Amino acid sequence: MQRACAAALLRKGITIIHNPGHSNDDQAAIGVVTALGAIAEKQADGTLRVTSNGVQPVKDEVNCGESGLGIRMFTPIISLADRTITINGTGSLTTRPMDFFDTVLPQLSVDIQSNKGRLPLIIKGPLKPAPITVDGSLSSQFLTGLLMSYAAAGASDVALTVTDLKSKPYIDLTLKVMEDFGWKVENRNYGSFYFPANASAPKSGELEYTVEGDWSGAAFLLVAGAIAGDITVRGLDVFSTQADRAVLQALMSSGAKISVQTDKIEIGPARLKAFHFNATECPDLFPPLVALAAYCEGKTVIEGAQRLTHKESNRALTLREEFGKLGVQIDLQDDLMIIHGGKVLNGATTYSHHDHRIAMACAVAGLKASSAVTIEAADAINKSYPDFYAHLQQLGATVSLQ
Ligand SMILES: O=C(O)C1=C[C@@H](OP(=O)(O)O)[C@@H](O)[C@H](O)C1
Ligand SMILES: C=C(OP(=O)(O)O)C(=O)O
Repeated sequence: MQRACAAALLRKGITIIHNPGHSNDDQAAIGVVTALGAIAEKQADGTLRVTSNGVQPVKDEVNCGESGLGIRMFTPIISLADRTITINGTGSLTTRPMDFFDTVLPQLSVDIQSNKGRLPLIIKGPLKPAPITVDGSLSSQFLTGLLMSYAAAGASDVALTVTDLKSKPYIDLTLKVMEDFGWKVENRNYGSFYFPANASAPKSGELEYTVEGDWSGAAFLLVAGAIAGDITVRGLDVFSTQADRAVLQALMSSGAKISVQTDKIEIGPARLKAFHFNATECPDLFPPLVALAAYCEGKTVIEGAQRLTHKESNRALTLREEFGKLGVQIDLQDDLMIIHGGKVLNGATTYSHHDHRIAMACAVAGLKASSAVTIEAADAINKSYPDFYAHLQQLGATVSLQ
């Protein structure tokens, strides 16, 4: 949804976005494109109609809410404008690292002033695409922004080189959205991205785009099904490029009873056993998979724990702390997270640390705990999945919101 908003801003014309999200991150993206000159109107049929003539800011300050993707994708896009703009955010975003931009944007003719690598950022473009090398090891989100801004700036016969890229499927998703909107970029084995000479700009006029169902949110429902099902989840594209589709592999390795069809996934409990999974490329799966592993007999090992340090919370530590309250031992050894599963979970009062995925993981873990699980700062879910508790209730869970 956030990528679709950015692409609809960059493309000149009208874009009708079907199945638009309404989470806080989605609303922040709509706010950003509006500040950058697009008109975004919710239609009676539920679609979002975006009318844009490219990046033409109508404000001097843009707020990305709490979205890491939002700020890292939109900063290079905002840099396309020939105007000084302050970029800000809220909550955990104010402490997440943005120093990538301090080193990269000046190489693209953009002036930047940051608060020692944190927000706010004050930038002045216009960005000029150049054949530079960037570090992809902290986050793929910066590259998503550069790819979109290079394309919109008409990059021609230029390669953007990336070292040690992580979260690669998120770049596949970016390239897929760009292709759907009419921009061509050649992915050279995730080491460089080539913008061909004389590539045609996207066609103007009206374009219809449908936002896929979100595998990252759905992963919690699927795990809920494996722990306490049987349930059916619809609305997911089983051929999606989304990183978190990989939750299916982990569920299968755990022995969950699962049937994957093109229009629905049916999932229910079975004897769950510990599994091994590498989440380096899909770090958002850690929280739901920890909830799953808590119910799996034996020691589950998940690789990629170091990817979690700079998320909405330091997620390896927050998972260990909050699942500890439920009686689940988690060990952290370098890049490995080891979850000792299979014992009955006890009820307890947990704390989301204002991290949406920690709140959802605790809620799912509570489904078969010996007594109620309370989640403090439970409204964190609004960042990505405001209907999450309603969906759990719809599936039969008792959820009371205070
Ligand atoms: O591009 C995206 O939409 C995202 C990329 C991932 O971040 P990193 O690339 O920082 O791992 C993911 O964890 C984040 O929730 C969303
Ligand atoms: C949506 C998420 O993150 P970000 O703020 O990095 O976009 C997430 O980590 O689940």
